[in-house]
Amino acid sequence: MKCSKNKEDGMVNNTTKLFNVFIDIAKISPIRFFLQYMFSIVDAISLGMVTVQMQKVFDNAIKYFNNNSEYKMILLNLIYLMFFAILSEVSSGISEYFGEYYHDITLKTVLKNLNLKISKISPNYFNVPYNRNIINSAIIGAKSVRGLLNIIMDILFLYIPYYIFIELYMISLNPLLGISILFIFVPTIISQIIKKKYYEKLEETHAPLRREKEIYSSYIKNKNYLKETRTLGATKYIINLFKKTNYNYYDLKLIYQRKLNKIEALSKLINIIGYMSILGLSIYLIINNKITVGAFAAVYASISNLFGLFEEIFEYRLQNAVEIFVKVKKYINFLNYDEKLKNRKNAIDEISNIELKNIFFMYPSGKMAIENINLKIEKGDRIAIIGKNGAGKTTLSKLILGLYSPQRGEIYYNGIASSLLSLDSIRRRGTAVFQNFNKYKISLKENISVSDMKNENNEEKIKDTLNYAGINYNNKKFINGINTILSKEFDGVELSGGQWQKVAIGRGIFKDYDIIILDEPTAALDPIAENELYEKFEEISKGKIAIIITHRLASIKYCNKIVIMDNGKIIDIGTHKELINRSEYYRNLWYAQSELYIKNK
Ligand SMILES: Nc1ncnc2c1ncn2[C@@H]1O[C@H](COP(=O)(O)OP(=O)(O)OP(=O)(O)O)[C@@H](O)[C@H]1O
Repeated sequence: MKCSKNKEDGMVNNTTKLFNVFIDIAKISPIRFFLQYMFSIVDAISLGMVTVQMQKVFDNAIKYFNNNSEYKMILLNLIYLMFFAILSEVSSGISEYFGEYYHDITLKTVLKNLNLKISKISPNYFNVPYNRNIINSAIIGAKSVRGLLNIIMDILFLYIPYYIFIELYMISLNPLLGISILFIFVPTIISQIIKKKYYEKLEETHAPLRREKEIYSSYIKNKNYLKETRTLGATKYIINLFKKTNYNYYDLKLIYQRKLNKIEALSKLINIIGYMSILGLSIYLIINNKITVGAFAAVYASISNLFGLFEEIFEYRLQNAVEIFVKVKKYINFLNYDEKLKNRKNAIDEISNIELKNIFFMYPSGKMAIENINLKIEKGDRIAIIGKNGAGKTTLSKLILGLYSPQRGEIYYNGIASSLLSLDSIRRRGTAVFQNFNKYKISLKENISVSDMKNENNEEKIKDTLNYAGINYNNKKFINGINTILSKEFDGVELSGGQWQKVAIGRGIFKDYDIIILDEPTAALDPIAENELYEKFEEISKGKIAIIITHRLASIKYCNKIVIMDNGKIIDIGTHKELINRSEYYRNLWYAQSELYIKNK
């Protein structure tokens, strides 16, 4: 009992959410929206009137041949018939015109909403493959929202009015004719309900394969991947992976398609029986003088029309609607996805200290990346985090920046638990230069200002930052100075790995911040640029909380605290002097790098 109530609530909820999305679409341009469907109603009524006029033309023609009527009557009926036929064509054209215009503007709005939502979701959400499937389906759903609305509105304002018109007309001729039409569409509706269930299952099983297919395809086609794929001779292997997934994808689709075809064949058979019985019934009625010859002709024409119409609605439009609805539902659910951030209303304006208490963090894959970490950081601290690959350094930095939330333990900012704080406000106060920084294919200027859009037109600040990061924007390489696009794809220039790293550093420090995290910031820099950055580190981190994640111990002399991590845990914290005395790991690392340096020298 309880269960079914929940299910109903869920359905009501989904319908309300869908309805709200439709209202938002209608609000984009209410007049055009109204006109599109008003002309649909005109189209439906005109189509119905064509049938009525057809009956009159036939009846008056028979009367005329029996000398019971004037030819003027036939002429008049023919004029009406043509008028309604033309009106139907014109109104359907106008309705389509508004519809197409509306399609484009809706797409813009819906995709904007979706991107806005995606930008607000915690980065950890993207670590779950299932969630990436949801986003993939939601994008397709977003693109289909307008199509679904159009199908529903066409049914409400074109097909149903036309059906009601014909149904009333049939009843007025003979009630039996009215009832017999039901034979056409009841079985079709039932088969659609069954089909909807199948499509839902199909989408669930299809989405992961579709995403896999797209990923393999990008390894072959995408510029960022194809060079390495080809150099390493991996193309054949990846094409095989793609082929395998592609086969699985279409095999699965075929299995569902076969089942659907059987349901469809059965519903068509019932339709044909219905169609034949209506024709049989009208022949019986004309023989017994219950309807006129004109009415028979009109019934015959409208039944063919209705049959074509039902075929269009059920075989094509509703089937599409069912398929689309499943995807649109993913879009709506994603828009309504709530990260349970309701208690996180308090914003923080400035961060002067951070305390991590018994922090545990596990990736959705089940990997425990951080275990029981305790750490206090004050404004002015310069902390180096060192440790082997996979020790958890980057994960810890993402927790500090509020990009991930711990599953156990608590992070306090100025003594306030992060679970009570808006994550956005924490993220706003932090900046970072990550190992895998972004290479935005936008201008040099935008690549810097993107971290602080308030200053997007502050060219002086942008130029100062570029100079500070060691990027000579006056160099003739930058054909349009700071407005040069950083991609050959858009008639711009390509940067080297080191130049890109300098851009990422510039972007990181352009922002106004309290926390700065530099995760291997010098990996692509030459030794001179590396040294310059270390010299600047003191300045960048003055009065801030600064964390540098590094394998190069040269940067450590600028830090007042060194944190050694291993296997998700902090195994030691201290100054260089303290650690060189007591930590074997640190000593080995330090002497290994010093030796290498002396040898190279
Ligand atoms: N998105 C992810 N999903 C699942 N596991 C992850 C993810 N990112 C990292 N890990 C795992 O978490 C552990 C810690 O990774 P992390 O990147 O924090 O280490 P790190 O110390 O920064 O390594 P490196 O020095 O190589 O950059 C590793 O075992 C890694 O495989």
